[in-house]
Amino acid sequence: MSTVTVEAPGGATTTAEPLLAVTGFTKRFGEVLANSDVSFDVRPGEVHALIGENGAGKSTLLKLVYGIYRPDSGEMRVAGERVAVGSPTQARALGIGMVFQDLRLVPAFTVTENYALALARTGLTLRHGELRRRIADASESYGLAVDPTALVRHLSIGERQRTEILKVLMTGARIVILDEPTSVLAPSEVDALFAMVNGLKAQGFGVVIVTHKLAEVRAIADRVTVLRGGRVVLGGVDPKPMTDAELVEAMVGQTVAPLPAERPAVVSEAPPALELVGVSALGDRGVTALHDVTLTVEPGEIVGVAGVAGSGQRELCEVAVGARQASAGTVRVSGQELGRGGPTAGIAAGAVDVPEDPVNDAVVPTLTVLEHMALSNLRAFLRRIGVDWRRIGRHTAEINDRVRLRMAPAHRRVADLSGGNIQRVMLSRALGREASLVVAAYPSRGLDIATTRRTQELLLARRADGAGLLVVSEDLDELMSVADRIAVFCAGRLTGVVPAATTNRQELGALMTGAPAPAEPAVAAVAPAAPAAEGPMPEGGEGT
Ligand SMILES: Nc1ncnc2c1ncn2[C@@H]1O[C@H](COP(=O)(O)OP(=O)(O)OP(=O)(O)O)[C@@H](O)[C@H]1O
Repeated sequence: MSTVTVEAPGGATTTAEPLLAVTGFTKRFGEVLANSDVSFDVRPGEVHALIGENGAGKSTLLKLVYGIYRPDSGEMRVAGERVAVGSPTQARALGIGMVFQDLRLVPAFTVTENYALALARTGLTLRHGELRRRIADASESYGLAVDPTALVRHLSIGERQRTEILKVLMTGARIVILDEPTSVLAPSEVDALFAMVNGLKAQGFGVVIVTHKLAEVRAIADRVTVLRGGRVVLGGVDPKPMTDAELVEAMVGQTVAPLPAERPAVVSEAPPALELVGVSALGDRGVTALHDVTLTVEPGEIVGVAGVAGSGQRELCEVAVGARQASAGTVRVSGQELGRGGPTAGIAAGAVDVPEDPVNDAVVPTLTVLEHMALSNLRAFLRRIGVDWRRIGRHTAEINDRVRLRMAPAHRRVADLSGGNIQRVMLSRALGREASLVVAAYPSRGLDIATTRRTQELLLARRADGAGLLVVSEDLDELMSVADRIAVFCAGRLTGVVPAATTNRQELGALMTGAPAPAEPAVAAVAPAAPAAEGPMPEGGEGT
């Protein structure tokens, strides 16, 4: 492998061997050619972005590098030395650290206990107090707020991810691989993450980052590699001279149309799809996570939900579909009070949901795609003895035709699917069914550009059908382009509800941090706003 010239911290130019270089990796899973003759390298002091559609082979490449899979052919070098990495332990010993999309922390353990586990694997054992101090020091020096005493199951996804990144750094990685790190983060957390990544760059680390957001590629990456169908279509190029359209076309193989600008108001006699009146709810830690929320979603209306991570979004979504009991107030779906009826009452009233964290909350890894299509509404498929699988098969095929999210084949086990492909199953299930209320938490999380656009079209189609939609997203541009109104939360309180067509990032940002609601826009329920003007493709779309 040839050496390359890189800019060293401080601006000096050095000649350096790539920290990591992969040549000709090929990996097949049965009929699927997940990586085909893939070459890729990372230099010291650079960020190399890996992009491509769902199922393009990004995670497979990373797992080959990290020793989770063995390549069928191809070779890998670390700092110029040819290596055969047979396990993650060997990868870590070579200074390769990986932060997975589905974070690998034990929920029942504290942060310190999780770190003790990870460090023990590297042969290092520390007394509990000493380790706690080291975590606090590392947290400080990397600027990543991590509470060593917190129980992991009490942490939000964003907090868990931060914990995981710090863990990888503390176990001695020189090459840090981040698999879609920003897909779970709020905008302010993304800024903090990128500041940290720039810090790592300046110290000569090599960083590989998988993302679906072109804005992030532009913000952080020195080079970009595009995979499509398991092959490299652009290898290690400088993204700066390229347009977004060129990058999208490389990923998707075609251009992606913008969202339709037409947003006719929907006239409906139906009762509100969702009515929350003075609703409070406890979070998992037993403290009030949602305070006295009054909010209405009308039929044919999309209400977006914005807020920094952990502002009550999870509790709001769960309360709205009956999956979490309100501790005070009234929840009505299509005029029916959910009371103590739980999720069954929510489904019976016409609610469907796309959960915040499908992998941990909604997916049974050993079950197939087909079985998941039946799971949320098994009763509908019961026959005299057992379940009518043929009917579920037909129902799934119909949904696939209608929804067109290119769900994985029905016989595939969900455990073998990529994060984006699991999300497609959740979306197809929720958006392919008749419902009066759709509660979608982060619907485009982990989706590639074309699928994000299709998902946004589906949300608008449900709106046009007269459903009410509550859509949570960390991507403000996405909210502003699909929602009629945006409800903003801060620390579990509704700080304002603003028309999406006239708001802006500054106003939303102020409400997200709890600044008083601006004088004009109505707080709480108002009629659906005028159609949003056609704007630039949202980050969750063009840039997703
Ligand atoms: N363990 C496995 N068994 C069978 N097929 C697999 C396995 N892992 C991945 N695949 C398949 O290999 C292909 C590449 O998947 P991979 O997870 O690498 O894609 P990706 O680019 O990371 O996608 P995403 O953006 O959705 O995370 C997909 O068709 C996927 O279903």
